[in-house]
Amino acid sequence: MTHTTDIPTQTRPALLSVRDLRLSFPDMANKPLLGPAPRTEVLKGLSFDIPAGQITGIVGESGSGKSTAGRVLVRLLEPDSGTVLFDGEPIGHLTEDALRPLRRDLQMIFQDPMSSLNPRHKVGRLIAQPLKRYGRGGTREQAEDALRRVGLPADFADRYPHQLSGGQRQRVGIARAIALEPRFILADEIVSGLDVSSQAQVLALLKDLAADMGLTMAFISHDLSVIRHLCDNVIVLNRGEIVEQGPVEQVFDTPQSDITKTLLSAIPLPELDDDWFED
Ligand SMILES: Nc1ncnc2c1ncn2[C@@H]1O[C@H](COP(=O)(O)OP(=O)(O)OP(=O)(O)O)[C@@H](O)[C@H]1O
Repeated sequence: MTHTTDIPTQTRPALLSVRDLRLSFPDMANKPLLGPAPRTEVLKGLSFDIPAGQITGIVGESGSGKSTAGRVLVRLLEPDSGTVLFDGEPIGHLTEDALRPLRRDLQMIFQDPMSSLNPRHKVGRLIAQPLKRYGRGGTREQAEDALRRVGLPADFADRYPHQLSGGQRQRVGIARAIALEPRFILADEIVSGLDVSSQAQVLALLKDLAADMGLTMAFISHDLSVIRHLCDNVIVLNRGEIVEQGPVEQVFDTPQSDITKTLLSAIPLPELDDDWFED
C-alpha cells in the first residue's frame, strides 16, 4: 500500500516544496548551569508540497509544529537541515540580504490582528505602508481598493484598528497581504479568535479571494471542520511528523492514521454544511 505520508505526487506544480525538513529549538527549561541548552527537535524530517493556486491546510494538535513549519515556508525561520524550494529555487538557507527580493512574495496573516497592526495608525496607512516599503506605490486609492476587495467600505481607511470588530480587523489583515499581490500567503490560525459567524464570513471571503485571484495559501488550523470547507489539500502533523497528507476529500473520507481519525472525531456535530459559509 502506498502510505499517504510518502512524498506527495501532486498533479499541480508545487510553488513551495519541502524535503526532509528538520528544525530544533534550544530547550531552555533543561539548560545546565554551564554549557549550552540541549535542543529539542520540533520538525522531524517533513516532506510536502504546496501546490500553486490551491489552499493547503496544515492541521494538528497544539505543539505539533504547525506554526514552526509555516514560519519556515515564509522563511521567518531557517531550518537546521532539509530543502525548501520556492518556485524551484532553494531558499531554506538564504541570508536575510538574499531573501529581501522574496519578502513581498511570501506574506503572512497573523492570528491576532491587534498585535500585528499598529494601533496608532489608521487602516489606510496600515495597508499602504507595506506597499510603499516594497516599492509598489502605497496610495490611498490602493488602500481603498484593497478594502473593497475584502468587503469593507472604503472609508474604513480612516478608522483605527480599535474601531473595528475582530472580523473586520482580520479582513484588514487580509487586505494588507493581498494588496501586495504575493505569490504565497501563510494564514496562521486567523479565524480562531473570532466568533462562529465572523469565522464563517472570513472563511467565505478567503474562499472567494482564492478563486478570483488564484491564491496559493497554507492555512494553519487546529480545526478540521474549517480545513474541510476551505482547503484543497491537507497535511496532518503530530509531534513534528507528518502522519497523513493528501487531497481533503481523500483524507476526510478515508483517513489512514489514528491521529487523523481522532482529530476527525473531535469535529462537533452537527457537521457544518455549506450554508455555514453564506455571508
Ligand atoms: N521559539 C521557540 N523556542 C523554543 N521552542 C519553541 C519555539 N517556538 C515553538 N517552540 C516549541 O515547538 C513546538 C511546536 O510549536 P508550534 O508553535 O510550531 O506548534 P503548533 O502546532 O503551531 O501549536 P499551536 O496550535 O499551539 O500554535 C512546541 O513544543 C513549542 O513549545
